[in-house]
Amino acid sequence: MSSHLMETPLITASELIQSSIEILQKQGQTDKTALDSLRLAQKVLQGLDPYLDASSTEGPKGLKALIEETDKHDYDTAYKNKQLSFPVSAKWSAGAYEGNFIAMIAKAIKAKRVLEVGMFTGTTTLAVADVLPKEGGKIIALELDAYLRELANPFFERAGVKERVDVRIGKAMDSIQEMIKAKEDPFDLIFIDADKGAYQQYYDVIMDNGLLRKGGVLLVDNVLYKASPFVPELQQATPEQLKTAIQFENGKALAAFNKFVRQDDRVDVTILPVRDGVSWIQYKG
Ligand SMILES: C[S@@+](CC[C@H](N)C(=O)[O-])C[C@H]1O[C@@H](n2cnc3c(N)ncnc32)[C@H](O)[C@@H]1O
Repeated sequence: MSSHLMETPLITASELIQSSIEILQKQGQTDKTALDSLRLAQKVLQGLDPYLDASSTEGPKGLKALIEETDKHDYDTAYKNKQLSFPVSAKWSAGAYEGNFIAMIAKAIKAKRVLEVGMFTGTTTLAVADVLPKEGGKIIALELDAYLRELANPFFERAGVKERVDVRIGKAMDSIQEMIKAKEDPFDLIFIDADKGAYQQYYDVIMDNGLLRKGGVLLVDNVLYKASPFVPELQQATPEQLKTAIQFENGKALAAFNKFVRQDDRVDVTILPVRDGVSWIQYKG
């Protein structure tokens, strides 16, 4: 997905600056130096992600077509027909930049077994599957709605990765419990990117049941949720200040989650300011 669709701390800051420019202009303020500085600051904030996209690997064969479909797909009709559980937005996709970033980590740690919690249209799934070994490589992707698996499957097939992708439909927590019951092998890499309010539960069930192998990597998306975990005042922002509504419950849950992981002796953690924030959590040992 193209970066203009993303919602990130940078976009939050950019919207606040835009709002200031509009207020100053309405008041007839004409201080060119001040307005030019604000516009430059906005260019910095808006320009970074497109620059990162343009300067980074495009990804495997077939990813572009899936991203184009993700961007233009008619999710509203599927939601009206009850094929989707939520009103879905193309913004949910991690896009090429982040998908490739995760795939490069999978490749660097020579991951064979990968778990993705929350697949959406499968752009990250496809990018990761592409770098997994042909012998024994597997990404298990958990997703609520079968509709999304049907959307993604032809693209997995065309990209030549279908045999390395196993999409399991239903509540992610139920699928995880089934894996534990079936004593499935632990994962080398896990990417959590589903319902933000349940991150702590996913983390606990993964870490307490040996789903991540020792030395394995857990990546968690949206840990800087539009800046709300570290700028609680955003809860009070008006629609004029911020065009994008921030679900503050998610911000609070992620602030608590980040704090918890930081003090968990079982892991090392670094939060990377990639898009909406990605935690790189490494299981010690
Ligand atoms: C942000 S999107 C995932 C994006 C995807 N990982 C990517 O890299 O493009 C979150 C997905 O999680 C799914 N989801 C939300 N709650 C879920 C749950 N309880 N169980 C399984 N999937 C869930 C949603 O349907 C949605 O497709």
